[in-house]
Amino acid sequence: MKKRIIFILLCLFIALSVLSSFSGWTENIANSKITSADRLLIFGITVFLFIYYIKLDKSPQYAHATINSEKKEKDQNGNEFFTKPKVTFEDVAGLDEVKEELIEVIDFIKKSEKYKKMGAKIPKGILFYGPPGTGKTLLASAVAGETKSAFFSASGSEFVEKYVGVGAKRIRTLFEKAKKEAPSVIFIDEIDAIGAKRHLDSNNEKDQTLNQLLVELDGFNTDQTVVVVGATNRLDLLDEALLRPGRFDRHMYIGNPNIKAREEILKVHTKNKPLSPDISIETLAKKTHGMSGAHLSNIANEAAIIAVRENNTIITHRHFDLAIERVIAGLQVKNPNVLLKEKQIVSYHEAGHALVGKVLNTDMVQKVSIIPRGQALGYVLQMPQDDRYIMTKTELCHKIMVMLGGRAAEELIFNHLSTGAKDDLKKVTDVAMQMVCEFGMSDLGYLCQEPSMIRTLSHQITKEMNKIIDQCYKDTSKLLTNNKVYLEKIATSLMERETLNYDELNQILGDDFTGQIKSSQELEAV
Ligand SMILES: Nc1ncnc2c1ncn2[C@@H]1O[C@H](COP(=O)(O)OP(=O)(O)OP(=O)(O)O)[C@@H](O)[C@H]1O
Ligand SMILES: [Zn+2]
Repeated sequence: MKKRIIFILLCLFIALSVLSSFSGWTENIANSKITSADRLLIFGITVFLFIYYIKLDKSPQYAHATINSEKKEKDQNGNEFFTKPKVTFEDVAGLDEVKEELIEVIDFIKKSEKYKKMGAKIPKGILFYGPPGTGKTLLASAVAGETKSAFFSASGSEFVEKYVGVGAKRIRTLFEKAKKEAPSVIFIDEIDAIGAKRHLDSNNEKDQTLNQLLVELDGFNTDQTVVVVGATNRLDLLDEALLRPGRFDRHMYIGNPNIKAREEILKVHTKNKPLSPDISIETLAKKTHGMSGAHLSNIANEAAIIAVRENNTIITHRHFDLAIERVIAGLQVKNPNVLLKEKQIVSYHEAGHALVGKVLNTDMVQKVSIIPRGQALGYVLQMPQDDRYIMTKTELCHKIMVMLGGRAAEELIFNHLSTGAKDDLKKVTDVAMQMVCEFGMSDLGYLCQEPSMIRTLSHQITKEMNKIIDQCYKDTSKLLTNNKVYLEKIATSLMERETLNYDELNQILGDDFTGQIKSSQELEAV
């Protein structure tokens, strides 16, 4: 665009220069006198425009890519490419076993001479794998922080390029810089973006990038103290070549924190926050089962924001409860436009989930609400009281029944099926699929079905999954029919109050609640 404007101006001034040199013509056309100073000015501007245009033409990308080229220049010449993190292991809560393993690597970086003398090679490739938000990036930067090394952080997707060779060149540059700044730690997040199994996704550019990474990993000599840390959520996707000894050969699983680790993470993230004295971090850790470190840091931050919004100077338990709800269920929709009829359906749907949860006593029902949050029109907050690592078939069936409670309640009361159970059904399908394909809990036997086998066995698998879900649905409907009076009570209260907490729910159900309903064992016997 800029180039075109300059070109038009240039043409105009060339024309003016030509015309002005024939002063007789211009005087006739413009009816004005042109002095030699004017002529000089026009000529000067023309020359300027000409030079400017030539310069523009020599760098055709420049006008479009100023921001990019500036950034790249900084990357190549300046020190923007790496940081010297101040994070240490003290900032990483929990993950004790992983930290213990990393201490050896840290020692190697700090006292590399000692190891070199013994002819020991630096453990160069470490692979962190596990669910998102569990502290993989944090750990890698803590390794750099502990050893005062330069920290080069990149994401695998940054190396995925359309043009063959570009990704490979970036890898080369990254390693060159890291070697120059040694001791250094290179962290490549989402390494599966470049390191995926080659036969899965054959792409010339990706293959070249991965090959370059392999070359770089093999190319270190013992003099260079460079540690490469890769992170992925999907270890199973990575190419074998990447995992071979001498490359990423140390695999460390970074999972979601258990109750003790959650407590420690919450302590780290509330360290500098004014907490009300009645806050029990232990209780908060109990309430946040299944959450990652990123969730917990988010909750601590949300609680502080809510407290500020309410003009409080300290953060209370209530603020944390609101923050947990927000992180779990999404943003509360203000003044939702829900029709009365829909409100009724949602009330019975949520009451169905809550009641089945209460009867089967799966996890503690902490709250049930019909206030829309995010995409959901209502929700039930259920929290396990302890960390669970093993579940029985009966417990999994109960979990499915709680998820089917909403749909079954709707059918029981309104005798119709609605779209409101979409997410529930998806979750139910996932659990049933795991029961059949991974846990050997169906008539298909104990064989663990690989994804490739699922295609050939899909008919039988679907049949077994249906058998499980149908039986659970029948049990759920029976349970709700037997306890319809309680279902009505909860739904009516929800219509009035919109949200019921643990105590309110117990109050509505009354003391005779456990006496009148059929227990899970009785149900199984039916
Ligand atoms: N163990 C932990 N101790 C303290 N804070 C943590 C911990 N785990 C996660 N966090 C918090 O969560 C944030 C996100 O963690 P991080 O980016 O390291 O996760 P990640 O595993 O790399 O995630 P992803 O796989 O999505 O890249 C951190 O900045 C930190 O605030
Ligand atoms: Zn539901």
